[in-house]
Amino acid sequence: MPIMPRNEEHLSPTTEAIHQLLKILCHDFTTDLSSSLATLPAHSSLRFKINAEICIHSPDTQETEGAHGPQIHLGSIDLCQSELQQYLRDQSTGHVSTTAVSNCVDMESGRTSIRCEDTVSSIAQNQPSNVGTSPARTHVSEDHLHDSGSHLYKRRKTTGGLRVRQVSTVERSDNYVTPASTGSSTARQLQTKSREFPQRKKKNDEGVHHLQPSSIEKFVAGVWKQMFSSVELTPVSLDNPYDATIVGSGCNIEAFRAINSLCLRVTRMSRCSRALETIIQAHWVDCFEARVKAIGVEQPFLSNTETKMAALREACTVLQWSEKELRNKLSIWRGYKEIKDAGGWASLVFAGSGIYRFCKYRVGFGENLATRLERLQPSLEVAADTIHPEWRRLLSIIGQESQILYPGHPHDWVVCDVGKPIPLRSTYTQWFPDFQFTHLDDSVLDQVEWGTDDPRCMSSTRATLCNTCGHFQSNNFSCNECRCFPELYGACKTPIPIQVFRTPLGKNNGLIARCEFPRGSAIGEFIGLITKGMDGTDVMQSGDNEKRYQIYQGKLGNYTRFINHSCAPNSQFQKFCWLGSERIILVSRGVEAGAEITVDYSNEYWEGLDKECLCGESCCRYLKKKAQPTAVAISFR
Ligand SMILES: C[S@@+](CC[C@H](N)C(=O)[O-])C[C@H]1O[C@@H](n2cnc3c(N)ncnc32)[C@H](O)[C@@H]1O
Repeated sequence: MPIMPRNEEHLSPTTEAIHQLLKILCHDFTTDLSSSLATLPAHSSLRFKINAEICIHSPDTQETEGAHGPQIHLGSIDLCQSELQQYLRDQSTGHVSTTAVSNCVDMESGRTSIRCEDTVSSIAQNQPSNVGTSPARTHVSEDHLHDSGSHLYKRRKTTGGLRVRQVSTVERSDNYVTPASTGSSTARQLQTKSREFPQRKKKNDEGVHHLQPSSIEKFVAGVWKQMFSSVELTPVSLDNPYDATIVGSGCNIEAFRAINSLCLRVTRMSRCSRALETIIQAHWVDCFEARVKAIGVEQPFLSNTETKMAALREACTVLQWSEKELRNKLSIWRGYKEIKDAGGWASLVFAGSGIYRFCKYRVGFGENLATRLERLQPSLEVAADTIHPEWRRLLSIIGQESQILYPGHPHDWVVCDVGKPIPLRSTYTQWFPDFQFTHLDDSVLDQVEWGTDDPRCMSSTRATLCNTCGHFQSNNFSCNECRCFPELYGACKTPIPIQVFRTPLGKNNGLIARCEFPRGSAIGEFIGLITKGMDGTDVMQSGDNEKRYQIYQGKLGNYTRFINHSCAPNSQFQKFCWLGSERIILVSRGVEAGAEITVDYSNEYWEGLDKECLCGESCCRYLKKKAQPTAVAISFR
């Protein structure tokens, strides 16, 4: 919103102060910038940061001096384009290149712009910056900087935690790290895009008809969702009852915390009871059918219907329901049993609350459901055993407790479309007989190469303002205001819904999405050994000209190690800064549940690989290479 008052004569003191502040911000500092830049050598990653500082004003002088207060980061401009740098240098020497001007104006959506983060607009509106909302940025375009009388502040529309920039091919090639620029020619290097986040899809649904997921899809999605949630299946008691007296007249923070923790306990309790209820009811159907058979043997003169009615009557005397009521319930409980028979107990334990409606209306029930669940059963058990090892204990209530089949880490098992899951290590022993993979939650520093100097640290201080949204970052999620990638940083974490799977096309293992990853959401951080100087092996190359580093994942890291290439990928690697440390994030471009997650490894990677691409896309760029007997040639140190 424009906030420069037009009529300067009737300004309130507050508005006048704001007006002064804006005038300072409108100052044309291109001359200062140009001459400063002229003293520096050309560099591919220069950035002009605009900070403001609150100083303690001495009453004796007009100038500020003495103690310095906190700094506010107002924004920054990328000077990484060589044309822009040249243009500014030319300015300081009085030489103006018209091509450079047009280039630099064209670079970002038609304009090169300076970002003034929320801080500015918040000060201007005399209100605190948005906490907990999506970041909004005010952009001041370069041509407006030369025109201090114009309305300067245009708020860009934001669609979520991330804002995508249109990046020109010139900028993109600067951000890409090529083997030549790193001095290494043989390492096969994965690439990141440094600031080009995939934009969340705009919703424009008017008049558009979408196919809705079928009830089977919804049911299966609900099971996976619960599986990868923080659901607790050990019965919770309410020993520590809620102290209603602390609420007082209003809901202060303590009272609010108390009701939140009560709510959490009750929700956990009810989820656990819901799981128990469905498994007991499915088991009841098994027992009922066995009882019908037994009555048939005891009283062979009864018809089938009569034996069933006899068993129902026996049940009703204990349950204290009418026969009609029990028959109605029985039809739903039969649904639970069918799901259990096809998908195993895990599919029932982790079914969401939608299971009741699904079994009541039975839309999509039948062979399709049974085939689908039978194929999913082993994958569901891998997730249940590794993420919720306590789940099988629930079955002891109905005498069905069993041993954990898939112990260990969720990614120690490779799930298959047909057949049982196989141990991860066995999928590599043909190349590496003693293969072991160490699962890491955080990258580890190769101290032989780096000592204690983590090359990912972008400054000596742990910067706490997000480079992307400008909001405050903290590992303590009650203080964190940065809403970029909450799946990974500064929020409650739940397991990421992916599994390592056996690819059908000969690429060995790959990553399968168990739930949808909307465009722009994080799938994971690229975790591994932070090292340097590795050759002839797969590494992620990162850092800048001053500090190049590699992330090696061959035998240690996380699931991003298993992501395959596609010439039409559904995700990409992206740089992001968390608490002053550079991270590489796998960001979704829109991944559907059940799809293989893929990235584009880049030309640089494929140049170092004597192999044919098996992505199977019609636009495949690496098909013509010499085919190998097997697609897997992963080399490790
Ligand atoms: C980082 S690993 C990915 C996981 C790998 N599939 C595995 O089972 O360990 C990279 C290797 O996977 C294989 N790969 C990945 N994408 C491929 C593709 N589109 N076509 C053929 N092989 C591929 C290649 O052998 C490549 O060197």
